Amino acid sequence: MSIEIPFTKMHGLGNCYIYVDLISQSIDIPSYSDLAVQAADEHTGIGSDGLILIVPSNRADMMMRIFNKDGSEGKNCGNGLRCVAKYAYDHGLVDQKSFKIETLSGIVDAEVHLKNGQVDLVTIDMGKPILNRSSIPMVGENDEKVINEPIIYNKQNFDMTAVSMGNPHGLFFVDNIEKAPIHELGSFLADNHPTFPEGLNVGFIEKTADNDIAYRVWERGSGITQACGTGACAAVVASILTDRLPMDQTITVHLAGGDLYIKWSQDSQHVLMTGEAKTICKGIFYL
Ligand SMILES: N[C@H](CCC[C@H](N)C(=O)O)C(=O)O
Repeated sequence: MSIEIPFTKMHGLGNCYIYVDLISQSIDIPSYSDLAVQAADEHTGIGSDGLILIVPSNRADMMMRIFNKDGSEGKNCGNGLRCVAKYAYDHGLVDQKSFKIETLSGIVDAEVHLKNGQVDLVTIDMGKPILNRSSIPMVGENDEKVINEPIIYNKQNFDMTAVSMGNPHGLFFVDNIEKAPIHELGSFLADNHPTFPEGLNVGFIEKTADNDIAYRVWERGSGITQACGTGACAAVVASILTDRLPMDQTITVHLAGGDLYIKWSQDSQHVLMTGEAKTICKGIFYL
């Protein structure tokens, strides 16, 4: 007997997930990881970059749990947080435009911005980036920041800067984003490299103007996606750490699926991310 699972498919700049609301409904799902793999399959499932569950929290208005396409559980998801915020407002899970969402890496502040009464853009305060090596986590001697550290691939050195937004990101600066070695370095580093015990989201950055960067990503557990919200935040932090961008300025991050607006605040040290969140469709998934 199959289990009927009502879902909403949403995306943030093309980074799409299957959202299951476990606040408004109670469903006995044997394995969230297995559901993520089955639902994400574009041939035998719905097709997505993974699964996001909206579950009760006793520390915030709700909790977001995110599972990648391979069933691994992520600790944060920027595009997912914006979509959870839109879903929560649209479905009356909250009665304010500002509220709190718990993730496995902490609690964030969310604010939805309305246009003609509908959620248009969403701002998430992503908190402080985590920069010391052991907290990325990344294997190595010192527990300092990881800035322009050479990664050897195919006998070549690639300088990497590491930033955690609650999930691990390795960032590489390139002169031409369209020629970035995404497949080579992404598949080499993302899911089972000994230097990164929890895997790595692998991002590439090209500075395109004073307060603009282009960013592409190979995500841990999902491969190349159209956008990565935590990755875009990490890309702005890495660009500031390497003196390519200024703090306290709103940076436009051009991703394959569209633009995010991100600022790393000097005073609070928090990273603020603003961008779209869209509903694609609703349905019933038969597990
Ligand atoms: N693959 C990521 C989770 C999804 C992050 C990304 N989709 C975002 O919008 O931040 C990880 O395992 O850390």
